[in-house]
Amino acid sequence: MTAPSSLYIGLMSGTSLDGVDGVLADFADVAHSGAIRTIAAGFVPFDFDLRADLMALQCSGANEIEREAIAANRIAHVYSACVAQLLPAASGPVRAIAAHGQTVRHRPELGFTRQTINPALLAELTGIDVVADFRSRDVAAGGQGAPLVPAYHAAQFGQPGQTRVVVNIGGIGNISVLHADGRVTGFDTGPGNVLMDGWIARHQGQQYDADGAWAATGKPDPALLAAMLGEPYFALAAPKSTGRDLFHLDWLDAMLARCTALPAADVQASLMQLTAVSIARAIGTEARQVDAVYVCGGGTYNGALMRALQAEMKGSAIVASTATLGVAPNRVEALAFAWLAYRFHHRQAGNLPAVTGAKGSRILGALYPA
Ligand SMILES: Nc1ncnc2c1ncn2[C@@H]1O[C@H](COP(=O)(O)OP(=O)(O)OP(=O)(O)O)[C@@H](O)[C@H]1O
Ligand SMILES: CC(=O)N[C@H]1[C@@H]2OC[C@@H](O2)[C@@H](O)[C@@H]1O[C@H](C)C(=O)O
Repeated sequence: MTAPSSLYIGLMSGTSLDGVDGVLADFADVAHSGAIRTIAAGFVPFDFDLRADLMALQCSGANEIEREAIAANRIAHVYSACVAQLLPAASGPVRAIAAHGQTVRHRPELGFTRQTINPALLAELTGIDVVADFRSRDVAAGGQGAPLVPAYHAAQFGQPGQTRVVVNIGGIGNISVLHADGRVTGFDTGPGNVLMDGWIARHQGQQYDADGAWAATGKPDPALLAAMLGEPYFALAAPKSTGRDLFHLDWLDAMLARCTALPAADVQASLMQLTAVSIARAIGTEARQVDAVYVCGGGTYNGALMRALQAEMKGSAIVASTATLGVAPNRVEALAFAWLAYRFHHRQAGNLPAVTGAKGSRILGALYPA
């Protein structure tokens, strides 16, 4: 009998709602050396209509069940297009596709989190096993269901004797603190790019602030920054996770209403500062001494934000991208879900109870056979 394939595809569409990132990776050596070989990477953007429909599904509205089901089918088609980008690089059959889906609601306090996708349709379209719904089991065990990437960060980027922090700056920010003694802690820090994206879309019709160029023309406003940092989420003890459910433009508008009118560029600069300060403070609550901070996610490509974060770390730790450790910043999350699908097949736990607050370690995901 031939051994099962060690090739996995990981697909992740995050809170930025920009599209789906995909990787094809080989896990043949992971059990021996921990090494995961990335073979190919892809990206398929969401079209304007799908993005608008997904944005609308972030809050309650009429006929939600039908709208969500239709969006789930459309996402399966976008995911399938991303698989098609990756398959030409595969040397053999792919064992499984890890399909995260699109978070449209995250309410662990109510016992659910919803990642929209139709995994059955994706299995039908690709003829490949699909592993999906990675978060529900952790929530069922009393956890937040997020963040899940700290376990992967620890496996890939941990270095005994060093305290390393991995920061993902996507729509939402999250940290994984890989302590020198082997402990792993982590949580969502709050907004990453989501508010900056929303503000520039409103004022300049752009999807994001390339390199933070617009933010760099403004000045952070101390009163607005203080009002935003007063948001109770920032003071909550971990385990904690958040999303667009809390951090959206209505939240920002409520903060602005408490301040004197500001130039739009100063608001953008304040939002960038909020991301940098909230991440640096979060790191400070977890570790007194940090050797290095490695950043991944789209925020890594925002030079002004990276400089602001380095300044907030007060020079106590170098801030570099995960590319320094061999993984491109825009591939980390998709790889993490491919890794979770690998763990699913090997009946290994995917969550870290110390991070999510679950009652125990759990195997994450559900299988939709080809
Ligand atoms: N060149 C760039 N300059 C500034 N910002 C950028 C650049 N490239 C990407 N970004 C930011 O990164 C975001 C996308 O990041 P990413 O794909 O990591 O988010 P996500 O995976 O959707 O979110 P999450 O990790 O919260 O689920 C964009 O919306 C944008 O704000
Ligand atoms: C519910 C949900 O989709 N959460 C995402 C989101 O995007 C970033 C942050 O908030 C993180 O908690 C999580 O994603 C990553 C991949 C995680 O689970 O680790």
